[in-house]
Amino acid sequence: MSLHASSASSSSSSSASGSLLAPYGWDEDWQAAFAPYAAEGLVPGRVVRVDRGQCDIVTEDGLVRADTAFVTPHDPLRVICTGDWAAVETAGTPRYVRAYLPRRTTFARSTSSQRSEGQVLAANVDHAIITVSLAVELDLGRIERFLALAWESGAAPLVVLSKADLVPDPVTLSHLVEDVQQVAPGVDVLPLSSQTGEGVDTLRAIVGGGTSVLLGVSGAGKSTLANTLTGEDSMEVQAARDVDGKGRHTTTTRNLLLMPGGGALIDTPGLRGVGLWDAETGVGQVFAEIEELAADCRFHDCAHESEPGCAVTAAIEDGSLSVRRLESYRKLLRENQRIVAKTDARVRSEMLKEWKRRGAEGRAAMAAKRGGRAR
Ligand SMILES: Nc1nc2c(ncn2[C@@H]2O[C@H](COP(=O)(O)OP(=O)(O)OP(=O)(O)O)[C@@H](O)[C@H]2O)c(=O)[nH]1
Ligand SMILES: [Zn+2]
Repeated sequence: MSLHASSASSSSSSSASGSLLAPYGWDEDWQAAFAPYAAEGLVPGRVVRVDRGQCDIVTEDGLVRADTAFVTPHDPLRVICTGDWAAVETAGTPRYVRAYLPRRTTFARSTSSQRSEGQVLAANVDHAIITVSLAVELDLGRIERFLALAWESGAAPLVVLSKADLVPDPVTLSHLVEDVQQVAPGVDVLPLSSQTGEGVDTLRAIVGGGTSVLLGVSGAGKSTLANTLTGEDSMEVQAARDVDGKGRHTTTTRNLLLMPGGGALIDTPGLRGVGLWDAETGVGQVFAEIEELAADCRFHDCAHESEPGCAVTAAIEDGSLSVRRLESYRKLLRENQRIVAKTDARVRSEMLKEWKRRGAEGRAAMAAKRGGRAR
């Protein structure tokens, strides 16, 4: 064994493209990043599902269940999640995930309005498929919100206009596509029907090379599309079963699935309807044309209200920018600022508590010293 160790490491089994993990996105860069863990005897794998304290990981040797105690730090944004590349200990019971590789992209959301903490939902996502139903009136503001979220994550957004079969008139359809294109600069807008198959191959070609997630409101057609893309009923996320007759147990199926045409699809319920989380950069990308205009305003801190030499209000006057679009931009920026401010306030109050606690401890220690009493 040891005789062949060096030749084995240069054999095809160790090349990233020849790896059984290649369909899951394993490449030369991940392999290079993993080298220190490989040297420790750890095994790489992609997290396909996380539940309390444990996760399922696809490795070269198949699916492994491992304990996440070492990769569940206090900071919720750094807790291991679906899509992470894990370093797994293969020996011992239970098996442990020792670490995960630095993420290329991160989907995060704010957990609740009360605590306003970030929570990471998926990692290493390349494409965010924003699904918008053509069966109902287009809500451009909502599309802009999803776009901001997608850009912020680092994934490339793509808008799928689903249920295109319900718009039989091609002229109407092309108008709808144009309307969406206007609010999505730099983003592909693809009409698609899971029923007729229109657009499905085009979508497969776009998402075939990486990891995707589906975003969109309830009823947009995400489950139907996910089933079309993965070829299975992957979306029965909560299947009730009663194994031992003691009551109903809920079991969750995998959240990361391979698409037969190539690429992986992450579908976690949490990703489906998400609020903004510190998405200022993302908002800027959605409204790129407004930020470009703003650069030409006379005052660099122009509020685009009634300032002289404002390029933004000029664009509204000449009709090249819509009032709706500017208002939507402002609304998302405000919403984002509220979240950031709330988070800052929470962090401040936690720091204050910590200082008070340390101060009290310090005073107690000083008093004990002065009094010469051992406690
Ligand atoms: N006509 C038509 N209907 C579709 C198409 N895709 C989905 N639908 C229908 O739209 C409805 C909602 O689809 P779902 O896939 O369940 O939507 P969803 O986004 O997963 O909804 P949630 O699970 O609530 O998040 C269902 O009745 C589907 O049959 C399509 O391409 N054409
Ligand atoms: Zn201005």
